[in-house]
Amino acid sequence: MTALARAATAIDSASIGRIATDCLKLEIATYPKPGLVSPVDTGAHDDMDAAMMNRSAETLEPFFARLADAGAAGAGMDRLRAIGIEAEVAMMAATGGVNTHRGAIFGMGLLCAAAGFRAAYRASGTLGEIVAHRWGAEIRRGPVALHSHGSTAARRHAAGGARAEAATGFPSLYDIALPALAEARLLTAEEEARRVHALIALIVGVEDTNLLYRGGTEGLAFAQSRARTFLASGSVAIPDWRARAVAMHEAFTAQRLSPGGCADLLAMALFVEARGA
Ligand SMILES: CC(C)(COP(=O)(O)OP(=O)(O)OC[C@H]1O[C@@H](n2cnc3c(N)ncnc32)[C@H](O)[C@@H]1O)[C@@H](O)C(=O)NCCC(=O)NCCS
Ligand SMILES: Nc1ncnc2c1ncn2[C@@H]1O[C@H](COP(=O)(O)OP(=O)(O)OP(=O)(O)O)[C@@H](O)[C@H]1O
Repeated sequence: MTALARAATAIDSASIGRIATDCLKLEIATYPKPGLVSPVDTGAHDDMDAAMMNRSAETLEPFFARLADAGAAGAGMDRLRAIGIEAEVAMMAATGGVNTHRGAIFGMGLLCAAAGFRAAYRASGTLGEIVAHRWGAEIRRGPVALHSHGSTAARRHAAGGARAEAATGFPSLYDIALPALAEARLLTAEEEARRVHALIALIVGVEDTNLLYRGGTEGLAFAQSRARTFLASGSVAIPDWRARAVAMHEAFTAQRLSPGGCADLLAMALFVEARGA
């Protein structure tokens, strides 16, 4: 690529890393979120809480900055993967072995790399398009963990999971989350309510392998149907929306259902909003 032959413009990778971590923390701070960890409770999880997740998010900041630098240096997927794996090791060390952010490292990490690439080469296209064009084929071909919860669910239910989402340029971000964040401005003036609306829209439309792993196709269908009903009956525009969202959170928690992939995508949508699509 001729653009890559030219010297790249210096980029503010530290700021990209900071925004990525801030967006993970905003997702954690949001309540109510069906089955997910927040400062109020730990939802369907018994091995992690908000303090651990915030620690994990802070640990990841320098890795997100390194991924932005790598993107700016024209790195291929092998290099990004190596940094991503280092970030997973640091996350595990910070949490005593709990998977707080594996999906987020992967998706947010690729967006940081794309943000670095776009800034350095003044490339056109959305961050999602850059991920798909530059790294999509290698993401598809790349090594698949034989025994991860996600890969087990993906095999069992023929779902694409985080890898397919990234390889196709994050359609759930551009077709679901960002339009929902924009539409929510017409429904509410509250920023937290806007995030809840976008998360629930994601649950309706995403095949989340966390839901599939924990609840099978029935769990996924239950989650999507509750989320659809919430949106259809006024979402965050009606006065008792919080009570209704808490009831949904309790129903997911009772069934041990947690849409962790949708939570990751919410944080990523906030990042894309902050950096420009
Ligand atoms: C691809 C990864 C996520 C493999 O994990 P796994 O096999 O469990 O995949 P799976 O797609 O099912 O889910 C992993 C996580 O992604 C999130 N997720 C689940 N479903 C979805 C979905 N539909 N869309 C987006 N994210 C999702 C959840 O948080 C989930 O826990 C990743 O761990 C990996 O390969 N890491 C290596 C490092 C790397 O390549 N990094 C890239 C640069 S940062
Ligand atoms: N607020 C949140 N609460 C819970 N999970 C979240 C949250 N935000 C993001 N996630 C995502 O959910 C995933 C964690 O889900 P989970 O704990 O179900 O994974 P697991 O370790 O595969 O399964 P299990 O806990 O059943 O052993 C992480 O990869 C993370 O990226």
